[in-house]
Amino acid sequence: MAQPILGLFDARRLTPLLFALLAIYLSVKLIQITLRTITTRRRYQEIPQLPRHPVWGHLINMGEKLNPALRRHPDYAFEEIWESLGQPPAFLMDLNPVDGAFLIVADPGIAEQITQPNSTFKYSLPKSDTLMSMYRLIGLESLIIAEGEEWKLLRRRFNKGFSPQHLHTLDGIIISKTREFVDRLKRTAASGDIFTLKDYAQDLTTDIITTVAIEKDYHAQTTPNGVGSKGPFGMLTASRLLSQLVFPVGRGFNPFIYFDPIRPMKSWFYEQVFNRDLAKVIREQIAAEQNQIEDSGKDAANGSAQSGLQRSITRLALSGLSPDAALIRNTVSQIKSFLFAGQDTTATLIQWLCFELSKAPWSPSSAAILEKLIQEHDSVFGKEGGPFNALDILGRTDEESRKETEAILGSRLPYTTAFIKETLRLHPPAATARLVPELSPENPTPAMLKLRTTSGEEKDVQVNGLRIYVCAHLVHMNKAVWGPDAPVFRPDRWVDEKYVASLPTGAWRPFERGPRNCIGQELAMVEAKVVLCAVVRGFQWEKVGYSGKGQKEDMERPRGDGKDHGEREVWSVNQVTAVPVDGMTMKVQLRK
Ligand code: HEM
Repeated sequence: MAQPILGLFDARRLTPLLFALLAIYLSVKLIQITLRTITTRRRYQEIPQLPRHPVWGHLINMGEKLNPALRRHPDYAFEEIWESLGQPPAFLMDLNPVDGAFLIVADPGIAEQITQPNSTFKYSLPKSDTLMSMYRLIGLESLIIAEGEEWKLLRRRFNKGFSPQHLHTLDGIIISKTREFVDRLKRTAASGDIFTLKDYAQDLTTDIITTVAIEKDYHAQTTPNGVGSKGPFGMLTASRLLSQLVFPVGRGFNPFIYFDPIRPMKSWFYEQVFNRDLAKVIREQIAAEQNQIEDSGKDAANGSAQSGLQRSITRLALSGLSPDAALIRNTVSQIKSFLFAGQDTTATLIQWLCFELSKAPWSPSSAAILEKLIQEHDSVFGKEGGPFNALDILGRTDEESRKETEAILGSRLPYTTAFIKETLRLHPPAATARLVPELSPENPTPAMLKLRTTSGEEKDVQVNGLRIYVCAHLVHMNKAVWGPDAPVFRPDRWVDEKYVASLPTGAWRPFERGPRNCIGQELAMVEAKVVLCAVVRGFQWEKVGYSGKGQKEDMERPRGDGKDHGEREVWSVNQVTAVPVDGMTMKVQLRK
């Protein structure tokens, strides 16, 4: 009899106790949120902004424009608001009480104040706390979110692997992986099938980044979905699903997304798969590096040459360090970060490059651009060997040819480089978000930014407590920076030296600038150049749906609610980075 009575007694006492604790927790939270909201409503009054609702701030404006039914990136909502405010250099979005206040930046001068070091922030303003939503994807010790001296140490460790000199030793890998990409496109051209370019581009960038970063070839381009590394518990499946499971910032307030209990469990599971596989690979890399050092020691003793070529970025970074559990855990974070940061962004760039090529058959200006690209490739690679000869020439392995490849990819493709830069200007896949710390004993100096205020005056405004989003999309579309043709795709602007010299510092920032700029930008640019050299003369692209044919300059932003006409230009949605909404559905043919 004693047991049930005890159980009843416990349950009777425990339930009210739990309710009381929950009530206290919720009350404290509510008070915190209310105080934060009231404080924010009093601050930042001078910063240009839409009228604020006394309770909901700018949430209602954002809610209208970011309605989850409208599948589009928050940048489009910011653009509409920026235009309605008369295109100020920066403006405020107060998303309290649900979220904090954000300064949205559309001007390169302000962007530079944020991303360059200053007397208070040695390595520029700290990254935003919103990045923590990705911690399972990139690891808690990731270079992307690390701060201060810890970040500096990591960055120094990996910089050598991403330097142009070292990357050129890996050109051969990029070229051979691009050959597989071209072969896949040739097969698709022969079949006449409609395909999703995102899948092909992602498989290519996955193969490149895993091979150059960890010397591990997952053969993403030749492995069918559902098999091996792409199987239900495979490493590539885990990496891609983790990316999809990141909390979707900027899709409006949807309680089913906020309070979804399954998402954290799934993320945890795939994180375990990902971490376990990578830890094994990193141990192998450390062993390979130690063997190579020992072998080269013997070679040196024998007087023979050392073979330092084609060492992965990780091996180079770990060389000489003692392989303890902490180093392996930390390196897992970095490799996860490179796989995430290097895969989707570069795959998105490749999709937009091909999209811009697809406009040539119906747009005279795009046809002229294509003609210039073809001329450049003909003059660098010649016509002998046919339209796909570039990879044969770039892929030659004797010493002299390798130097030639380095020179071609380094400086002998100015128009191709212009085409890539213009693509990144109009379709930047990523941007930076920072957080200005509140004033505190550790942060006693007020953080000031020179801003244009509501009265039109330029002055120093205190911005402690603000999150700052340097919106590359707005900076790159800003007519005050680029001229009246800012929204037009015009690679020729990049070969006009006078025009380029007239641009303000930091106008072009797809890889961000300052100490926290993209470590992989050289790699991304080389990948893009090799892909363009491989496809421009050989293939003709046709965008299926959202082709851009019916695009007018004064057209409204995409609605994404199923009412957009198939002939308007494809737009981006937010999947951690900005990715084309339809995965870039295409048809491809061999060019006649
Ligand atoms: C077109 C391709 C790419 C674009 C547009 C791009 C863009 C960016 C941007 C905007 C940032 C700043 C992010 C922030 O402040 O939070 C960044 C940082 C970073 N990117 Fe990239 N990226 C590209 C390719 C790559 C590649 C290929 C890799 C490496 C494998 C890479 C690795 C990183 C890392 C590790 C950081 C953090 C650097 C730090 O904070 O020190 N990215 N990238």
